[in-house]
Parts: sequence; C-alpha cells; structure tokens
Amino acid sequence: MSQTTQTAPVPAVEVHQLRRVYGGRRRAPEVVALDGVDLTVPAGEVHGLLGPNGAGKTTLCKILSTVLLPTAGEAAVLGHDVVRQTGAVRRRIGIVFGGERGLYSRLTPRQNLQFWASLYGLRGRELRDRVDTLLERVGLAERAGHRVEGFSRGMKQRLHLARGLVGDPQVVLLDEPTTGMDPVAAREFRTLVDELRGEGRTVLLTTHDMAEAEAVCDRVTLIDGGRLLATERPATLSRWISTFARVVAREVPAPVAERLVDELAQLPGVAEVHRVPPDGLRVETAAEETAPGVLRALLDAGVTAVATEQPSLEEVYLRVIGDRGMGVRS
Ligand SMILES: Nc1ncnc2c1ncn2[C@@H]1O[C@H](COP(=O)(O)OP(=O)(O)OP(=O)(O)O)[C@@H](O)[C@H]1O
Repeated sequence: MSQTTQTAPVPAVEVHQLRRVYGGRRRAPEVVALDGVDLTVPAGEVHGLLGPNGAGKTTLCKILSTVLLPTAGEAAVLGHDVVRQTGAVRRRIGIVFGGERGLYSRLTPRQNLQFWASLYGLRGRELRDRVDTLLERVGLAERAGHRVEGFSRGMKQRLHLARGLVGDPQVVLLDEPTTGMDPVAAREFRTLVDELRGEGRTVLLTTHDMAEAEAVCDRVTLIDGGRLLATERPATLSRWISTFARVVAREVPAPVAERLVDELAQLPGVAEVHRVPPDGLRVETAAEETAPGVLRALLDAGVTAVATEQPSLEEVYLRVIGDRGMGVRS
C-alpha cells in the first residue's frame, strides 16, 4: 500500500511575535510600533492590513521587505527569514510604497522601468517586453514618452505599481497604493489586484480605507496601536459600512431642527443625533440600512442639504471592537 505524506504549503507571509520599537536612545521617547504581532497569509491570498494612521502597517511592510530590522520576533516570506535570508526574500517580493519618492522625475516612465528592469537582470527583448507590458497594464502606455515630473500624483502612483511588478514577484506588498488616485484610477487598481490574484500571486495591501479593503481583499486583518485586533472577511466590513453611517444635514431652520432631533432619535437603528452649529444636524446610525430612513425623514421635513459619510476607522473600531473588549486606542 502506498503512503502519501502531505506537507503543509509554505505560507506567503508568516510572522511570529514580531516587535519593533523606535527611538529610546538619546532621550528620544520609545515608540512601540509593533507589539507582538502574529500573522499568516497563505500563498495566493489578497490580504488587507486595515488600520488608522500610526497603526504599524508601514513598519510591518518594511520589515517584510527587509529594509527594517525587527526588535524581536520572526518574519518569513515564502519560508525565507527576512533577517537571515534577505537575498531570497528580495528576489520574491515587489514593494509599492505610497508617496513621491523613488521615481526619477526627469526620466520618462519607460526609462524609469527600463532602469529598474535592468537592476533585475533583464536585458534586450525580455526587458523591452516586460516594460511594455507593465506600461500597458497600469495605463501609462500613452504617456510612456513624457517626463514623470509633469505627472499627477495618481499617475506617479501607477508608475510605482509598475515598478513593484517589474521583478515578476510572487508576493506583492502594497502600502497605501491608491493614495492620490482619483476614483477611476482606484477602480482600475482594483482590477489590477484581481489580475494579480488570478496569476496566483500573493498580495499584502495596507490601507485605512474600509471600502477599499472590502472591495479587493479575500481577508482583512485589523491593526491598531501595533497590535492585530482581528481577521475578518470582506462581508463583515461591508456589514460595518452599512451599519455605521453618518448622515449630515445643513441649512436646517432652528424650529425644524428642534423637532427633528426627537423624531430622528426615535427611528430604529439611530444611535445618536446632534445639532451642529450654526444650522446643522449629525445623525449616527448603528444598525444595517438605517441611513436611507434617516435621509427620507430629513427630505420629508424639507431639508435638502444632506449627505452620508463613513465614520473614521477609529470610530468604527471603537464601536465594534471596543465592544468585544479588545484594546483599541481612544
Ligand atoms: N522612524 C521612526 N521613528 C520613530 N517613530 C516612528 C518611525 N516610523 C514610524 N514611527 C512610529 O511608529 C508608529 C507606527 O508607524 P507606521 O508608519 O508603521 O504606521 P502606519 O499604520 O503605516 O501609519 P500611516 O498610515 O500613517 O503610514 C507610529 O506611532 C509612528 O509615529
């Protein structure tokens, strides 16, 4: 009888008790950016790291991309340790950090990509083909001959994306990749992430945008204050998005506002109603699909300057995760 031994597939990212402390020397105060993080991302997954500013997302990406050493703990990419096997890790990852740095603004996108492709050892036909494919893929083919210095932030961000893919990486780390992109470019970006998933690549994407995480990720890990709070499915995020909405109204005459404060507070699913000087109202909802009813009530009362907003991630965290008794900064 033949026996088959099954070995567990190597995760794309595996992090164990990872800790990173900044400062602490020459009287600089210590900042604990990562405080004992455990994370496993299976190969082929699009995994979101969702957290507010200062949560520790960039620090984790930097450690995984071997440009920052951890203070303690371990991290591996496709089984290769990020401290002891930096070469092996670097050959397998592509990194896209947000911001303006790292592009040669006097060169064209094609020249930028040719340069980076040559650093990956590509030459001749292979190099030209890779660069052309990437320019097409990120929607910069038509601007391939223009200098980068005249580009919008969104276009520069797309070039960053192309740069991250130039080495044909198995694991792609995207740190706030849609910062500066307009909504159309952000939608195209989502298609690009789907393509990367279709090619079997693993994507670790950091964001503070719940809707973005919900739209592109297979699973999402919530991080705050250097700690991982929970890993959720996108369906959970979409429930939060429809549960925690904020409706704001302006130009509400005082007598109408007075009446509406009581009326709206009675609606099922409304958590709070506040008057906002000089003539505004703010309504916080805490149940699914409450916002449409609030909007209807406002319009019925003759209030037309209304809008819905998504509360900040910190606020959503405080409501849902705070309730579960997990540590969240207030
Ligand atoms: N070089 C540094 N020196 C000192 N403190 C730092 C340094 N880099 C980051 N920090 C601090 O570490 C914490 C985590 O920062 P990090 O940039 O990893 O968070 P983030 O989630 O990526 O936030 P953002 O979305 O603002 O980029 C923050 O309190 C930040 O101020």
